[in-house]
Amino acid sequence: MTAAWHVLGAGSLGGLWATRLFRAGVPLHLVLRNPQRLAEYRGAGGLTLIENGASRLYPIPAELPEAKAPIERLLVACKAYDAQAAVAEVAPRLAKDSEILLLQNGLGSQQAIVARWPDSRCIFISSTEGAYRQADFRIVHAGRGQNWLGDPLKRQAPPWLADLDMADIPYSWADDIMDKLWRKLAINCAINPLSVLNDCRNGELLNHPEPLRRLCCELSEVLRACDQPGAADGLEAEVLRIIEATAQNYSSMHQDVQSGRRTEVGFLLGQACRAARQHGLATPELDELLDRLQTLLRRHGLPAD
Ligand SMILES: NC(=O)C1=CN([C@@H]2O[C@H](COP(=O)(O)OP(=O)(O)OC[C@H]3O[C@@H](n4cnc5c(N)ncnc54)[C@H](OP(=O)(O)O)[C@@H]3O)[C@@H](O)[C@H]2O)C=CC1
Ligand SMILES: CC(C)(CO)C(=O)C(=O)O
Repeated sequence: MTAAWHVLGAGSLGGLWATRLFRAGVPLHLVLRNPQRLAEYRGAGGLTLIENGASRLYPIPAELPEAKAPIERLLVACKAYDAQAAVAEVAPRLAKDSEILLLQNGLGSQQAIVARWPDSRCIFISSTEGAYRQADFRIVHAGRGQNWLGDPLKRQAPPWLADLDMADIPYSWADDIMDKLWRKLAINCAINPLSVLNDCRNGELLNHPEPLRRLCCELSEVLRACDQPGAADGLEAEVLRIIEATAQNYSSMHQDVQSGRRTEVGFLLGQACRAARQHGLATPELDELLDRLQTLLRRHGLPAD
């Protein structure tokens, strides 16, 4: 029998993972942030997953961070800016050989957690699945995609990947997880801020090829300086391909700003600019983009970090 999973954060991706694991019979507990959220969850009777228009309620057991049972496998499904503080709340419960699975987009939050809890094995995940919250504890599975899991220290794949097979969660084990995370970060840096600043769907960015080209050029230099040459290869072509494939969509950052939600800019474009500075690279296009984006976020009353 596999060790129990604890899923920290019952939002979009946390809910998507938790419901699929639970219905496959994998032992699982949700960890909710406080007694009020736990009471609301119990009032809802569990997590509802809506897939292909059909909804089903899953009465997954839930608890507070300060519950007593040790945690052996923790899936952190909060936003990047909440992840470290959320792990700190359950840290006293982490078992000696615990594993922490990090679902966050961008980079920076994962490294902070690795540094603060060196006794736990951290697995990084890069996900292109799509989910959103229709209401509290009601999750819509909006887009099929892939989850790449990998160990930044390049240790071997863990045996519990069999749980993901049972749960029908799409995944691949990536020996080069940092390459995957940097590539996605660069793609998000090229597309998302411009879509916010131009207040447009992704497809309209094809009308601005020159800024896209200059951004991809600087992003490729940053990736190479960070020892991620594979993530730099063919970046501009892939950005253009993704823009075409998602032409009718608004980027996730655009949706966040429109809904008045905090963005993960500090872990995406902010991280790219920090990495450039650390390597002594001049990235005027990225710096100006970050500056304009932060100005817009502040104008909307949103955090700029
Ligand atoms: N949604 C998607 O389709 C995709 C998301 N991602 C990435 O996955 C990560 C998670 O995103 P997403 O699922 O969309 O985010 P959501 O905002 O939908 O969910 C985050 C959840 O974390 C919870 N949370 C925050 N702090 C704590 C805490 N201290 N203790 C317990 N729970 C906490 C929130 O609780 P509460 O409900 O109480 O606020 C919320 O339920 C992000 O980095 C995102 O970029 C990547 C690919 C696709
Ligand atoms: C669609 C895409 C690839 C654009 O960057 C995305 O990941 C997002 O909107 O966050």
